[in-house]
Amino acid sequence: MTLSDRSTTLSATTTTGVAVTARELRREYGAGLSRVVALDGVDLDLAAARFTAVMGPSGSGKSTLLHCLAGLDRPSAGTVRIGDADLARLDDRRLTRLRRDRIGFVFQKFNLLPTLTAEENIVLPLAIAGRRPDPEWLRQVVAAVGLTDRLGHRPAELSGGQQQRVAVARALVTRPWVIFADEPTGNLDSRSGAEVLRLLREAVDTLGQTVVMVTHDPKAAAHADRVVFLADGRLVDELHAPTAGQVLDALTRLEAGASPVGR
Ligand SMILES: Nc1ncnc2c1ncn2[C@@H]1O[C@H](COP(=O)(O)OP(=O)(O)OP(=O)(O)O)[C@@H](O)[C@H]1O
Repeated sequence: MTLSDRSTTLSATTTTGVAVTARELRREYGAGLSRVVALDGVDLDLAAARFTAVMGPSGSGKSTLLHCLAGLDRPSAGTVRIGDADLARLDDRRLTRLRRDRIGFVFQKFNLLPTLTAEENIVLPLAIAGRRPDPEWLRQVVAAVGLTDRLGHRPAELSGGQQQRVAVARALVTRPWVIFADEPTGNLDSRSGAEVLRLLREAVDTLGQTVVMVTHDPKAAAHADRVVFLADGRLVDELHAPTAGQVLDALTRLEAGASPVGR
């Protein structure tokens, strides 16, 4: 069972084909001597219905970028647009509603509620929004992530890979404009990780889902259509449809402090 029999295409406003836009994005933490510039003027357009990976050395600003793009953190300066929403113009209540209704999240640590069953976790975003699940869509999502016979289990009764598949189903169930994934395979063995990446890839290919993923793993990034590289809070390189080897080469150059060459 796949998601491919679903004809609806998901995305933010796509007349431009762009789902998320960042302009002159800055995020500073602290002040004075302890000031850290985590993002130092990032301009980025993320295409709708594409899978984008964000990579870079430790501390380069990947998580900060993801959090600012997803409305989990407010930038110090600059703008983020998701579809036709300018996040800076939304007060906290509207921003919370946009995150709840329009954005799906997958985190490294799964972030499932331990007292709820797999099914209750999957439909939680809808329940919070006071929306009823579309039974047919729910059935397809659950089947696609391979959890049909695990719906009554609580997270502690599921493997890490199964828990992350619950989290992917929870992200898909609202048909969000964008799914943001922060190290979604970071806590998984390679087989479970590959399964989660396959699911995200399938959501992009068959639903037109937009996915943005932070990862340290070149093999994970090679599932993406585009990989953007950060160093010291700036975008410094990118690859399209890369192999894991090309991603590793680019990352190695960055970690060695070299500028990109050869493409
Ligand atoms: N809440 C915070 N307060 C102060 N500094 C912060 C805070 N969050 C992040 N930073 C700093 O901002 C910079 C970017 O951090 P960020 O977590 O975005 O990097 P990253 O590329 O995701 O790192 P990693 O790969 O190690 O997870 C780092 O120097 C970090 O120490």
